[in-house]
Amino acid sequence: MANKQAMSTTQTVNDLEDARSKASFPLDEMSIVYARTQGVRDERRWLVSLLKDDPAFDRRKRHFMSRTERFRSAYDEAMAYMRITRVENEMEKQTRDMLRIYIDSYIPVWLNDSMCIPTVMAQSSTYQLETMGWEANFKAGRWLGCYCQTEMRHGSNLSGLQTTATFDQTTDEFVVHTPDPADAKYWCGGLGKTATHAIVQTKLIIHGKDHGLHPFLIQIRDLKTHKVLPNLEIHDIGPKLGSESMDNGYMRFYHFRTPRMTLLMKNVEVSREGVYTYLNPAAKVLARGTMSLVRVFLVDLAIHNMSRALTLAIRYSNLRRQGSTRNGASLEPRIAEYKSIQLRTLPYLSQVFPLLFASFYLRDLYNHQQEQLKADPFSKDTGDRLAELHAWSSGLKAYATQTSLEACNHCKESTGGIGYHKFAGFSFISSHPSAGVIIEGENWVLYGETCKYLVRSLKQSKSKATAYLQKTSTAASASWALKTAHGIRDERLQNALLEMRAKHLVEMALKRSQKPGPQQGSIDHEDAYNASRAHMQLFLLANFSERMSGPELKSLSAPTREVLFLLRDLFFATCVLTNLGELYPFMSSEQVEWVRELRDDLLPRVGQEAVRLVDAFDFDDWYLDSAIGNSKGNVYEQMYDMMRFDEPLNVEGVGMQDGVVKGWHETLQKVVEGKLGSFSDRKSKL
Ligand SMILES: Cc1cc2nc3c(=O)[nH]c(=O)nc-3n(C[C@H](O)[C@H](O)[C@H](O)COP(=O)(O)OP(=O)(O)OC[C@H]3O[C@@H](n4cnc5c(N)ncnc54)[C@H](O)[C@@H]3O)c2cc1C
Repeated sequence: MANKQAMSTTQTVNDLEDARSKASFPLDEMSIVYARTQGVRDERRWLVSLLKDDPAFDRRKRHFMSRTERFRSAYDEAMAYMRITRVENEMEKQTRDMLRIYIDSYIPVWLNDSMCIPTVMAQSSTYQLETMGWEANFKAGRWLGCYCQTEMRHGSNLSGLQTTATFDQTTDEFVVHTPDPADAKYWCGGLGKTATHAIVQTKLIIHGKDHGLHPFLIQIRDLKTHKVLPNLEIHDIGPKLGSESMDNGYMRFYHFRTPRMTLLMKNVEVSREGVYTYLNPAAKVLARGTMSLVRVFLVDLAIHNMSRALTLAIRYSNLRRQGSTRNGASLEPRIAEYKSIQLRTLPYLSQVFPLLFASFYLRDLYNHQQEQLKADPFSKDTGDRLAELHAWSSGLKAYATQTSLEACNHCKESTGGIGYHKFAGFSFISSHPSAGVIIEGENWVLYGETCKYLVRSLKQSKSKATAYLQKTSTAASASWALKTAHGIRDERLQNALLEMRAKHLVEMALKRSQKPGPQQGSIDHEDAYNASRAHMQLFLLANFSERMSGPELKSLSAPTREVLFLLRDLFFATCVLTNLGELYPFMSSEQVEWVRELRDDLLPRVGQEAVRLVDAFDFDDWYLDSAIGNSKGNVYEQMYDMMRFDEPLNVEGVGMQDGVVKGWHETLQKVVEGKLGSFSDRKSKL
C-alpha cells in the first residue's frame, strides 16, 4: 500500500534552500550573463513553455520504451517540432537549434535543420534556390533532408571517400555509384527511414578527371509513397549506445542517375559540356563553412550539457547527507563538504563561464566572417579570418566536447549509486555528450588542425589570439615571474604562465616535426593534442579577462564580478594542477604549492556560490526531469513517486496482475512449486 505521507522531505528541501541562501550575488543578473542577454534568457523560458504541455514531449514515458517504440514516438516529436517552428511560429535557425536542445531528443529531422538546409543555403546557386525551388521546398517542409558524408570504411580521411559521381554528357546526368558495400554512406542521421533528400558528398569525375569531393542534393525517396527510389539501398544502421530516437542510416548507390543540376553550384559550376569552373577561388575553404557553423553549435551544446550535469550533481551534493557526524553535530555532513566531491564538480563549474565567453567570441567571429565574405570575398583578410575560424572552431569544439563529457561523467559518479538510476536524470549523457567528441570531426583529428595553425603562427601570427607566439623570449628559457603568493590572482601573471606553456608546446611540436626520419614534416599526434589543449586553455583565460573588462560585463554588480573572478581563478588553478608535467619547467615547487593553496582556498568559497550558480543556468524542472536535481530538493519523495507510479512493473494492470508481476505464474512459480521437475544434486560429468 503506497503511503506518500510517510516520506519526509523537510530536511532535503531545507538543506537546498540553506545552500542557496549562502550565495553572495543576484540570481537574475547571473542568469543574464549565462544567456548573454536578457532577451535570450527570456526566449529560452518561452521555448520551454511551448514544450511543457505538449503531449508529444511527455518525457517520463521515454524511460520505458523499446528502440522501436522510442523511434515511433520521435515522429510525434518531430511533427510537433515542425508545427511549432514553422506553422505556429516562424523561428530562425538559432531559435530552432535551441528548441531542439530543450526537446531533449535526437529527433529524426535534426539533420534537416542542422546540416542539410544550411549546406543547401550556403552552397547552392540562386538558380537552384529560386528557379528550381529548393529553398521553397525545404521551407515548406515538402522536402526533409539529411547529410551524407561518412562512409562505412572512411570517416576522418575525406580524401579516402569512395562514392563517385561520374558525368554522363549524353544524358546531362551524373551517375552516382558505391564501389563496394563497405563504401556505402553510413551513420547519416535521418537517412535510415525519414529523409526525402540527402546532401551527398561524392568524388566528382568529369571526362575521366577527379575533381575531389563535391556535394549533391539527391532525392532518395518518393514524395508520395515514401518508398526508397530504385538503384538505392537504404537501411537504419541499428542500435547505438544512445540516440534511440534517431534513424542513422546506411545508403548504397547502384549506378544511380541524378541530373547535372543537382550538384550544388554556388562556388563551382559544371556546364552542359562538362566544363568545370571555379566561380570563387576560395571554393574549397567555403565548403568547410557549414562544418564551422555546426562546430560553433556543438560548442554551445557541450556547455549546455555540462551545465545540466552540474545542476544535478551540485544540487544533490548539497542535500545528500552521508558520513559520521562531527563536532557534536546532530546531522551527518552534506556530501558537498567533502573535497572528493568538490574536486569532481567545482573545477568543471569554473570552466562554464570561460567556455561560454569563448563560444560568444567564436559566434561573433563566424558572423563577422560571413559578412566579410559577402562584402569582400577575395581579400587576403577574408582568407585569414576563414583560416582562423577553422582553427578555433576545431580546437574549441574538441576542447568543449571533451571537457563536457568528462564533466558529465564525473558529476554522475559523484552522486554515488543514484546517478546510475534513470530517474536521476543523467541518461542524456549517452546521447549528445558521448557523440559530441566524435561528430563533425573526431577530437584528436581536430586538435591536429588547430595545431597546424599554431605552428604556422610561430612564423607569422595572423590572429590576436596567437600574438604571444611571436614574443621574442623563447618559452623554454622562461620562468614564471610570480614572487609571492599574494600576486597569484593577478590575471597578467596567470596569462603569462599559460602562455609559456602553450608556446613551449607549439615550439616542441614544430621541432619534432622537423626531425629527420619517416615522420618528418608531419606533426606528432601527442604534440598536437597537448599544444592545442594548452592553447585553448590559454585562450579561455585570456578571452575571459578581455570580456570582463569589455562593455558587456564591465557594469555588472560587484558581487557578480567577484564570483566570476573566483571562478576564473579556480579555472586557472585547475589548469595548472592538472598539467604540472608541462608547467614544471617554468615553476618552482614553492609556486606550485601556492597554486595548490589557492585552489584549496577557492573550493569552499566557490562551493558556497555553487547552488545559486547552477540556478542561474535556468534549467526548468520539467526539462531536467530529475528526482535528485530538481530545484525544490524533495529528492526522496520524487524518487518514491517515480518508482511507485511510473515504473510499469509496479503498476497494477500494466506490469502487475492482482499484486503479482505478470509472467511469474507461467514461469518461476512452477519452479517454486517443484513443477519444473525434480532438481538433481548429481555431480557434473566434467
Ligand atoms: C551519433 C553519430 C552521428 C553521426 N551523424 C553523421 C551524419 O549525420 N552524417 C555523416 O556523414 N556522418 C555522421 N557521423 C559520422 C561521424 O562524422 C564520424 O564517425 C566521424 O567523422 C569519425 O569518423 P570514423 O567514425 O570513420 O572514425 P575514423 O576516422 O576511422 O577514426 C577512428 C580513430 O582513428 C583516429 N584517426 C583517424 N584518422 C586519424 C589521423 N589522420 N590522425 C590521427 N588520428 C586519426 C581517430 O581519432 C579515431 O580515434 C555520425 C557519427 C555518430 C557517432
